[in-house]
Amino acid sequence: MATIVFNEITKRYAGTEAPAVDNVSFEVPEGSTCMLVGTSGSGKTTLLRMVNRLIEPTSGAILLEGKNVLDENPIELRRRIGYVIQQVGLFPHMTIAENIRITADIAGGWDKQKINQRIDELMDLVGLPPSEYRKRFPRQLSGGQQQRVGLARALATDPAILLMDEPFGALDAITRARMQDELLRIQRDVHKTILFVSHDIEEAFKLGDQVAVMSQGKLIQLGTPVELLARPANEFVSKLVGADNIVRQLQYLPIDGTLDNRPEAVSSAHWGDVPTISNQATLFDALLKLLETNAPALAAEDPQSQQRTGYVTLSSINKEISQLRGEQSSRAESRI
Ligand SMILES: Nc1ncnc2c1ncn2[C@@H]1O[C@H](COP(=O)(O)OP(=O)(O)OP(=O)(O)O)[C@@H](O)[C@H]1O
Repeated sequence: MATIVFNEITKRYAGTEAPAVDNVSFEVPEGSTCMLVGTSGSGKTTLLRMVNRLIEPTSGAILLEGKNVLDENPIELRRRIGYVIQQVGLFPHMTIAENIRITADIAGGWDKQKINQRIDELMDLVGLPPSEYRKRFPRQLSGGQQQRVGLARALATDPAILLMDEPFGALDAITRARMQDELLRIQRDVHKTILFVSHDIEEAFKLGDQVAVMSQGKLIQLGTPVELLARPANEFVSKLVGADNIVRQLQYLPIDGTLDNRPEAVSSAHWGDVPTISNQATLFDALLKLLETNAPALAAEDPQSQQRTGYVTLSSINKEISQLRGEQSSRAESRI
């Protein structure tokens, strides 16, 4: 059970008044990705680094597999937890294979043949074919490729938990998107429990099963991207996640809230003819398909059973967005 449990965790640095992390409690379920977002200095890195004991908490507990990390040997603990940061820190005089091997060697318990096989597997996994890249040196790789080696190295001992602190922050937008896709693909295969600090809300929404929003050391809201967009806890979260950004709402909100059973746009004679769309699609997918097909409505279908669950039309999408905006502005008014 590689669940990470934060239990009333607080960190006060010596000589500072306000705590860097202030009584934070939440869980990252096994095999899921939790993104930590928030303004600069809100305590994200401090929280992350308390998991592998690079920083010690002032009070509270962090439990892994039900055990308090403070009861474990920090070196052993770090061998079981992958850690990826922005500054990859590869050894310049070692080849890529040797750079990956060194982590596996440190962790111990692997024979030579197994380690060699593992290096090849990892290089394939992060999209660096071993035949081409095994013998190269870090200076012969691009920044994005070095970042991939950093990820391969963190995965070398097959840790159940990965801590990632802005690992793609220094990459250009295209390489960053590629690395994010790579991580999603890897995660579909290997199901690590991932805690990931990001400054990029698009990245947080793309990668996160859950997003934890922090401000001034406190956990302000924890939720799925859809929950944060549809029901931000306060103005700060709303601004941070861009809850009033219509494009983002369309991109992330699922169509299941908009379904109409008998849209006027479809005459009863044409019920069977309208194009179909998965009922797990987003409003944006539906909008595109409505525009592309020029159809008055789309029939939403369960992809497994192929049963129709309702219809989406331009007016049902509009109604959903207007309703959300109405809810958000009345929430904002009630706070004034
Ligand atoms: N070693 C330290 N000693 C004293 N204060 C520290 C130390 N490290 C961090 N802090 C303070 O703790 C607070 C939280 O810092 P932290 O690095 O965890 O925030 P963050 O959310 O990761 O920030 P950023 O997004 O800018 O990286 C900040 O106010 C910071 O100045």
